[in-house]
Amino acid sequence: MGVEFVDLFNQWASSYDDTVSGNDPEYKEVFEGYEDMLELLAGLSISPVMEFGVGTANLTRKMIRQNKVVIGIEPSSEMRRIANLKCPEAAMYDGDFLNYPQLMTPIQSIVSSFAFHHLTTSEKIEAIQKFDDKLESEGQIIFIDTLFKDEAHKQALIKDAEKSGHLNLAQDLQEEYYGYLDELKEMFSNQGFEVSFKQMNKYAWLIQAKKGE
Ligand SMILES: C[S@@+](CC[C@H](N)C(=O)[O-])C[C@H]1O[C@@H](n2cnc3c(N)ncnc32)[C@H](O)[C@@H]1O
Repeated sequence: MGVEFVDLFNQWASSYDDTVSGNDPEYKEVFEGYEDMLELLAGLSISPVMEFGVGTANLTRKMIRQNKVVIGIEPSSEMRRIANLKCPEAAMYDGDFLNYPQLMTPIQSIVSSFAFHHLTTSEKIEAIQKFDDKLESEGQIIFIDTLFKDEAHKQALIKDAEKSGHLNLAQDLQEEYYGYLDELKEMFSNQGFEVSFKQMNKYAWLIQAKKGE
């Protein structure tokens, strides 16, 4: 469930860090300011943190350097292998947004970068319900991900990508489950979270959802 992209991530793992550092022209704008965005997210997180879709542990490492306890969840074995090499201090587990080991650690922050869009709408709703159960009172969900302001914005971004010859990106924007701002706002609000959004680059947004007392 929600892990249909894992084969792709196993293959992408060895060159993933090249892509996020801007070396892939198709995805340069998607990852524009990547390190700064992750640094901001890391700084907002409160320990102990649970991180989903850790990839090659770029965000994980930043939180560990801030002396935070991080429990990482990642479904791709190749991504996990690299993450363990780059960040042996974090506890990494096989799992995904919906299925993961139930640990006793009280979680203050649930974080994720560039991964929540792998879930369909109903899976996102289910994941948010589970996060609510998992988080301590006043805990926070803090995500960075591509999202669309609305349908017109989605179509404009797809057209833009096509015009630039970025056909893989255009296909991703069409086929992956990037959320719409209002839809995500409703999902978090319905679960009782106070949510805010901040645009970080042409594609990526910071999503902060705070649980009540
Ligand atoms: C674009 S990468 C982002 C990696 C890292 N968080 C970063 O910011 O560079 C997406 C990651 O999400 C993982 N992923 C895919 N489906 C997932 C799911 N259903 N639950 C959790 N993680 C998932 C992938 O294996 C991959 O490591």
